[in-house]
Amino acid sequence: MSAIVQFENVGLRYGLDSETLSDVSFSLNSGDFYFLTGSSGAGKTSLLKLLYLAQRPSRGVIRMFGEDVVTLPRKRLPGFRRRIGVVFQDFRLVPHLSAYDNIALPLRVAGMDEGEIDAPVSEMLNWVGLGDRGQARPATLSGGEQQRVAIARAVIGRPEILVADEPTGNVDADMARRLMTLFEALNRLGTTIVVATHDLPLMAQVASAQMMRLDKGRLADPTGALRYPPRPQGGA
Ligand SMILES: Nc1ncnc2c1ncn2[C@@H]1O[C@H](COP(=O)(O)OP(=O)(O)OP(=O)(O)O)[C@@H](O)[C@H]1O
Repeated sequence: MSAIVQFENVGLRYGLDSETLSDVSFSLNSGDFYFLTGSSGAGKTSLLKLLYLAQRPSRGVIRMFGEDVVTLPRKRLPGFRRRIGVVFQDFRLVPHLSAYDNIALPLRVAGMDEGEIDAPVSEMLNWVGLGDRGQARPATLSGGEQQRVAIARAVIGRPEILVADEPTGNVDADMARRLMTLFEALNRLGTTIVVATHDLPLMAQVASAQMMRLDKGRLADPTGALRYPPRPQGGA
């Protein structure tokens, strides 16, 4: 197993505030499935932003795909971001595009032939239960429907890493289970997945998943012990 993501003593500070994330160290192997938990304000969204390269840390080292992404030249960021699928907490669908065209976006950006786009997009629309809403604009969809479009868009290109922030917060329990089945299928194809959620029954559904917990910006395991890989000087 090779590490696809490595965080070493990462800290994040917004402005002059105290650190939102402190001494965060972990690595993700290719094909890992992690749930990220922690109380409101613990720093989950902030950690995910580092993972999908929307934010640079204030200190520490982050390596992704074998490269240091903290010092990566700006012009190389889009290439890295294309390898990461993101389900944003607030969906961020393109308002003037239909559900169909939002989902097709990553395939078009990747340069897929138009003739090859329809089958996977239609299949994905059906999977998320929106087979008859493909031409609807986001503003005419319910919150749960928008969330399903956002998930479909994030997974359709089979990203190497999928980062999802409360991806089932707006759907009912049956749909949440169905969406997790979709994530598990993607994970079996090799995608590394990190899902931030408060939903314990959802976590219990994915037998292969592991858990990371943030407590006031520090990573802890479910028993409360700090969950660091061994530090270079050994120690505990
Ligand atoms: N852009 C920002 N500027 C300043 N402070 C921020 C910013 N984003 C987040 N914070 C602060 O960082 C802390 C952690 O926020 P974050 O959204 O990462 O937590 P969270 O665990 O995802 O919370 P929730 O479960 O409520 O979504 C909060 O105190 C928040 O106010």
